[in-house]
Amino acid sequence: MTTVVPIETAKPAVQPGQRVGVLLINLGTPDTADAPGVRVYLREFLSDPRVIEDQGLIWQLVLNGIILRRRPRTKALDYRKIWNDEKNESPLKTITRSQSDKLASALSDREHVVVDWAMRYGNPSIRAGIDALIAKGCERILAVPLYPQYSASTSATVCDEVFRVLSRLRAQPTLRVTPPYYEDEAYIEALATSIEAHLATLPFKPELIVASFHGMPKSYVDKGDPYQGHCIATTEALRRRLGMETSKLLLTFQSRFGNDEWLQPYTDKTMERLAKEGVRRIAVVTPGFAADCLETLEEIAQENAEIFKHNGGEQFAAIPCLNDSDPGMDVIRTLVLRELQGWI
Ligand SMILES: C=CC1=C(C)c2cc3[nH]c(cc4nc(cc5[nH]c(cc1n2)c(C)c5CCC(=O)O)C(CCC(=O)O)=C4C)c(C)c3C=C
Ligand SMILES: [Fe+2]
Ligand SMILES: [Fe+2]
Repeated sequence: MTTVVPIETAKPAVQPGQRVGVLLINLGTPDTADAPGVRVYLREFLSDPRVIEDQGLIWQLVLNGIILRRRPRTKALDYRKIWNDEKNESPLKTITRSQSDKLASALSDREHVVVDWAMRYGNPSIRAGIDALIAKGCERILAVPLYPQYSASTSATVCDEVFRVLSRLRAQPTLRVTPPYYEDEAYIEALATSIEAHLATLPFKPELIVASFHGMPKSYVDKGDPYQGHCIATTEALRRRLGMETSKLLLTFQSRFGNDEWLQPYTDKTMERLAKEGVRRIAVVTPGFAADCLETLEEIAQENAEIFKHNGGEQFAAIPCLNDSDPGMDVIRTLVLRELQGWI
């Protein structure tokens, strides 16, 4: 017969002196807004077989012969447009650090929990983050990939790197990883609250909202990546919560890279089409990004605004990501506390 231990007399999961580490992880970004900095970042990013699955000879020639020669210069100009000059870093770093600081404050009553942050590519690295948590005495680590929708090119590569780092260790910490949260109630509620709050500040009423997600090659989804399904589920949950019809909250995919077919409809083509069809006022939300970055601050708020207006659109609003806002921190805190159950 099984003996049931009453909760109040059960042995605490974490013994006195043991610590639990929480590592928030986002994609990564260049260290400097110049061509050399962007080249280092793109080389690491685009050499990852989770991002570019065919790393064969042809890709090596294209990467080294064309992309890493030309793209760093043009992209460095884009990074300069959004750079946080005060801290001399990319907004993705500033925001992720702040998310980590705010989570640490929210968990400060649990003295044995240590919170830190890392980037999959560039700095601070996952290796540095895990080493620092271990040095602080963490025998258990919760890795938190900051991607609401799972994809192999984002969430899985975070796990790959975490496991690679642990593979060097004889005494490994115990590991947990937070799951994707694409239709989590706290996440959908936070998105809805932040959209409503932002719309209330606008001097115009958008005729419709576009939910733009980062794209990926269609072939990755055809091979089984659940990413597109997760983006659809998020958008449908958001429509239900906001009481909006399909035609008033559109789903699109941005950031196409290379010549292959990516997930459709494309955000830029949709902007052009809508403006040409007579839509004059629009708002764009980017629910797949936990923090504002090049793809939201430059590609959406600047490039796509320009496309919309160039084709006859008049008013364009880019709704900020959840970032370190109160609703955004609610999502991260809820997710982390749920996955720490039994450990704290
Ligand atoms: C085949 C290439 C790419 C895939 C697949 C991909 C998936 C993917 N990316 C994000 C989130 C971000 N991507 C960002 C920048 C970025 N993405 C790619 C390529 C792929 N992304 C490139 C080459 C770049 C760099 C910029 C450029 O050269 O165009 C960023 C911004 C980082 C920053 O510094 O601000 C984010 C965030 C997701 C969620 C995703 C999954 C589908
Ligand atoms: Fe990307
Ligand atoms: Fe982009």
